[in-house]
Amino acid sequence: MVSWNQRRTVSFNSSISSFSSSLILEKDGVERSGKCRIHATPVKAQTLDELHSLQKKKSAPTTPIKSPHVFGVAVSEEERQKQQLQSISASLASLTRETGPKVVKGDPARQAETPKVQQHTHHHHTPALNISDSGLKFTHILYNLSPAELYEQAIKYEKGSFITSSGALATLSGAKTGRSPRDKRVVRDEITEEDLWWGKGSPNIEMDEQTFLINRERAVDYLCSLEKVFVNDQFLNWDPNNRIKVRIVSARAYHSLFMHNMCIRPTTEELEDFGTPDFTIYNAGQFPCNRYTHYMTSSTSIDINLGRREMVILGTQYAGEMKKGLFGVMHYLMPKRQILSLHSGCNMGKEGDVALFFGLSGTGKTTLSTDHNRYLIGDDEHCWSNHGVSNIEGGCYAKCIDLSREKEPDIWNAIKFGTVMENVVFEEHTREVDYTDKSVTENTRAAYPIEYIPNAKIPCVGPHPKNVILLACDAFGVLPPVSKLNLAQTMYHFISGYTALVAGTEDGIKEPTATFSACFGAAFIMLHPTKYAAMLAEKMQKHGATGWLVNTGWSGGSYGSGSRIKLAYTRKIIDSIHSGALLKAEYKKTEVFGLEIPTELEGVPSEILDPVNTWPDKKAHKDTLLKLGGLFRKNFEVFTNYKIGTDSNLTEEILAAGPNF
Ligand SMILES: Nc1ncnc2c1ncn2[C@@H]1O[C@H](COP(=O)(O)OP(=O)(O)OP(=O)(O)O)[C@@H](O)[C@H]1O
Ligand SMILES: O=C([O-])CC(=O)C(=O)O
Ligand SMILES: [Ca+2]
Ligand SMILES: [Mn+2]
Repeated sequence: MVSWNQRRTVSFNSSISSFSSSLILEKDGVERSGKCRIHATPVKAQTLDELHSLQKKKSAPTTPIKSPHVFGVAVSEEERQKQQLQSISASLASLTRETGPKVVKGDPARQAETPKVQQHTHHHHTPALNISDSGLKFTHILYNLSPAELYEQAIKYEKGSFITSSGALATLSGAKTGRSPRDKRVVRDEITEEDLWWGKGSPNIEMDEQTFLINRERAVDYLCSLEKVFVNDQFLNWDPNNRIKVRIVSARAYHSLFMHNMCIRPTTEELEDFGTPDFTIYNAGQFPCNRYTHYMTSSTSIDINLGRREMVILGTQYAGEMKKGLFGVMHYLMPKRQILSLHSGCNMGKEGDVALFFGLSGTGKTTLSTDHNRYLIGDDEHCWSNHGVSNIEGGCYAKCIDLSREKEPDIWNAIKFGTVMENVVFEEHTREVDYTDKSVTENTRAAYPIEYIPNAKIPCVGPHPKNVILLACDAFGVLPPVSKLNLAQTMYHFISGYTALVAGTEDGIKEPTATFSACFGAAFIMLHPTKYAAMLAEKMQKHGATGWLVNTGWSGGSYGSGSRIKLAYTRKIIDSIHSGALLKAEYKKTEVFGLEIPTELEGVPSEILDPVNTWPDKKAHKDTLLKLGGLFRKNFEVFTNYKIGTDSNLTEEILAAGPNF
């Protein structure tokens, strides 16, 4: 008969059979290996508290800390910590009380009592008898926490946070599962009055400085009323000469981890020298704005003040607001330095050939720039300077509705520990994500650091682009799968910024609606679209880049009768653009849009290259084509009075590059 002890020995042994010498536990608790006898060393702790204190060791930086210098004088570590807290306190200062909160680093749950440290208050002047309860409390700062620490915070304190079977952190963004462009406000002052695009068609809905300060105070008071806030100090833009320091103050671990993934992560050394941020976000998203406040039309407000270099978020927890809010800021700051900011993906071939992928939400920037055969520079936001391209961000934000391992393996594999998953549905017990489930929203997302993509190009910079690919998801099904564009056509389609998705499938809406969004990102641009267009034209001309229009949408009919072009075909099309093969193809011109389309392309059935072939009903095709042409024409009317750059010939050519019928 096999005794209990023997049986246990057997199973224990087999589970570690890969070890060279197996350990055998015997009744006396002494471990005996095959070769020698080891007596178990008693644990170096007298109490359980002591034992737990052994578990964590103080983390050491990877390279020795240099002692920071202020005006040439070495600063002690203690002094540096103090300066950092002072800077954070200043960020969180109430502008009416003119003092910052008392801040202290660390998780309040781990501190037994209120610290007796000196006050890190930030004084503009000594307030006269300005005592308030908020002045008596400490706000704990969770500063640049690691993903592991943020997971713990999220799971412990934020309802709706779970670890999925692949190790990602599943979260809920609350009532808002997408951006709220109608609730965006931009402060209109003497400077922005002149510089920015205002009025009809502009995404910049004005607010005045005073109202901004009211919302700022509301956000700051909310944040300071909390026991703890998260502070991220990070960078934007991989171009070292044009790097921007950003600080994000938020109330949720979800927001902190999202920005940790999406912005560029500083090294320990870079963090020591961080100093004062160039731009600060106050994310008080759980707290609404006050609808009695001037300019407010809902309980959500996303306010940008370029003069103060601040952004306030009230009444939405959708994390994309932070990412795209900062993108707006870059759309202002970069063109001032003659650098073009782009809502595009970007990748590079083994030979150094760079491609840009423009397109509105859901057209394929992330999907197509994530290409196993090429280096990923970035999936969504870039700069094009005189030195080439650079990614603004440090992470990717992929749509994950209907994500499949087979079609998008690199994105699938990036969804692991550290990745934030928004609004996905998972199986209760196994925590297996069901990517097809739209119960919370269709806009399910994964945010992961760019290095989670195996062939990411770090640092995320590259030479001047060779190909500029404009993506449109045409649910009307009349745009060809690929067309070669001349410069004027490229500019025409860039300014138009067309896509047509099918909105609200549940509502039974079968008719696609055309969306035109200038520069493929009208929601984020700050200047008039023609300013960006002129810069793009100048750069494409100078560097000899070729423009392409790729329809990632419908074929064989509009939404309802046709179907979406197979991703495998789109990938073949993109491959032939990258390889240069498509440039050498034979072309013919289409009706109405006057697009040059190839007659043959390796790996793609020739008949689908001209949409008319795929439509069973030729009259329906013609009607739809004319309908879309009309929509393009109507949309472009507002641009006909503008000059693009200094070249008046180009302006004429662009106007003539639209549909002709
Ligand atoms: N032929 C196709 N080409 C590209 N994408 C396709 C195609 N067919 C289906 N898709 C799907 O369309 C979606 C494209 O979304 P993607 O995340 O690339 O959008 P995006 O342009 O990056 O938008 P955003 O700016 O909102 O992040 C993916 O879910 C992808 O699987
Ligand atoms: O910002 C977002 O929510 C997602 C995105 O990338 C876009 O819409 O362009
Ligand atoms: Ca994307
Ligand atoms: Mn985007």
